Amino acid sequence: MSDKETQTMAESTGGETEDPSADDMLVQTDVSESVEQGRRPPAETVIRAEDISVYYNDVQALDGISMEIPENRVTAMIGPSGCGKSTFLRCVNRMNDLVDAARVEGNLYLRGKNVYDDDVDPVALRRRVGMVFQKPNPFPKSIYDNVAYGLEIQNKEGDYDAIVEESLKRAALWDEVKDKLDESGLDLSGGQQQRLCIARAIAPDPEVLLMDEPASALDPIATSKIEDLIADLAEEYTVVIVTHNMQQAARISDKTAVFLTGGELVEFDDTQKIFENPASQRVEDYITGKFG
Ligand SMILES: Nc1ncnc2c1ncn2[C@@H]1O[C@H](COP(=O)(O)OP(=O)(O)OP(=O)(O)O)[C@@H](O)[C@H]1O
Repeated sequence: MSDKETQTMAESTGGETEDPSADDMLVQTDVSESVEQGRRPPAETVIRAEDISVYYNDVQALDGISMEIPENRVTAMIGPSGCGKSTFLRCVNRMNDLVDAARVEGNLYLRGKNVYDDDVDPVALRRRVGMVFQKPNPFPKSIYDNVAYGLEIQNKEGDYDAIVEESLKRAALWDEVKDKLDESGLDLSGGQQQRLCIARAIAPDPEVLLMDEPASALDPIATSKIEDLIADLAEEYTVVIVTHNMQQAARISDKTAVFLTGGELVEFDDTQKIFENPASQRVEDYITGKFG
């Protein structure tokens, strides 16, 4: 995908805010459903952020973020509106390069290679780091072409029919669309469109999947399908998800990063630990709804 198209997709994300307090009351009850925490052996680090700061002109959005994101796990980024969650996500695939006002300091390693090194091609990087946005944004093309698109522009070789089928299966959409692959992706429901966008993102077989509030525009049933899907996707990919919804973070993530105002990463730990026994009083206050 060209930078311009990537930017257009980025711009379609909108800026919805939600009342986090509504989620807070249920966080404590839902954390017990969290996925397999602590039961699997430690995972390799895929992404390592080292003292990442981001400024938009003179305004600092992230303040010295360091963290290690494990392979084949779901890592959630939570925190109040404007604390820099999306900005961090956009550091991983250098989408902030597309924002004139943005300046990134620090290092961010993908499998040991600093993605901000001069010899890294951001377009090639984005092949390895797929992204799904808040608002489903299928192209005005057929279902098949939406999924095949990422392969075509990357000149990927292979059996497109098989890759499209496999991607739609992995995105849990195949059964619903297999008989209408030539119909427009825009005619699908919102939840189906988002799964189509997930299929499109995974078709080129990225290593990392970034998801910026992928379910916030969807109804509860569609949201639940996406949540189930995210857990499955983590078997193949390293998933990093921004969410306003603390229950969702508690349900689907292995690791949680809590950002607070000023672009500070206050705590990063196993999700269960964050929700049941956070080390920081500020994190406890946030997740119990004392502020947000
Ligand atoms: N393109 C931009 N130009 C200028 N400032 C920006 C830009 N994008 C984000 N910011 C600012 O950077 C800060 C962090 O924004 P960011 O979108 O990363 O936060 P967030 O935690 O993801 O917020 P939300 O939960 O509301 O999506 C905010 O103060 C925001 O206004």
